[in-house]
Amino acid sequence: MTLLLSDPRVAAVPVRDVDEPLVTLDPGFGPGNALVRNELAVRLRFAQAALPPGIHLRVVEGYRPADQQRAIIERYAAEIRADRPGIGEPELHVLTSRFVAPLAVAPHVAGAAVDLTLVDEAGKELDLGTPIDATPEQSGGRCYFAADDISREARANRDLLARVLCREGLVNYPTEWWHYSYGDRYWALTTGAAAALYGPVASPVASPVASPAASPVASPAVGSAVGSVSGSVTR
Ligand SMILES: C[C@@H](N)C(=O)N[C@H](C)C(=O)O
Ligand SMILES: [Zn+2]
Repeated sequence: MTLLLSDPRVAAVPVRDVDEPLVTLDPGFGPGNALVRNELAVRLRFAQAALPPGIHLRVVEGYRPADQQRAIIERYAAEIRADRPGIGEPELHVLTSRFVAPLAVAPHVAGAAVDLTLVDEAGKELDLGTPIDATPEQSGGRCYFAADDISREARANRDLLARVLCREGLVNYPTEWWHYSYGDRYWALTTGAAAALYGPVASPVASPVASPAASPVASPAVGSAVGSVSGSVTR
């Protein structure tokens, strides 16, 4: 059965925040300048290096401030309520979490998640079956990673994405083929780790460039500095 982010076992996972900085992903991952925890950025680099020639990861979102998370929750919950008048709060909470995480356990708010896809050499998105962020209702359930009513090409591309990311220790959220995380509570529960590595990060604020190589981003959040990821991808 699908483990949802609203499952109480996710919130029960302790967080022992390792106080790791947020870093800006380099432009090779797309123009979004996504911020993620340093270790996640390093793992994404290894995953990128494992892809066949001519195929690249395109990250569309990483760290997400809490107020944005809240706004997505409210918007999607309103859509569900409109479809199902009279729905009770517990059921609404569960159904909402198929598409957006409850704030307390939100992996993007911890800088521990990315929404991403595959692109070709020209930057054109490969077929993964649905657009990123298609809800279960909009996609007729084809947003689920394991959906069987997608093309063979889309299936192969989802499997390729999963192969390179899971080998680097990331976990997929099964209701969204595009969402992978590392170090958050959902990751800890599904991998058997004793605790999550990352808790929520307060909204970063603009700050000077940290080093000549660093992108001009943002400054620390709850005990976190911000920098840029660097280094080779050899192991
Ligand atoms: C809203 C969607 N892009 C997303 O990020 N969903 C996951 C489950 C989340 O909110 O962490
Ligand atoms: Zn996501």
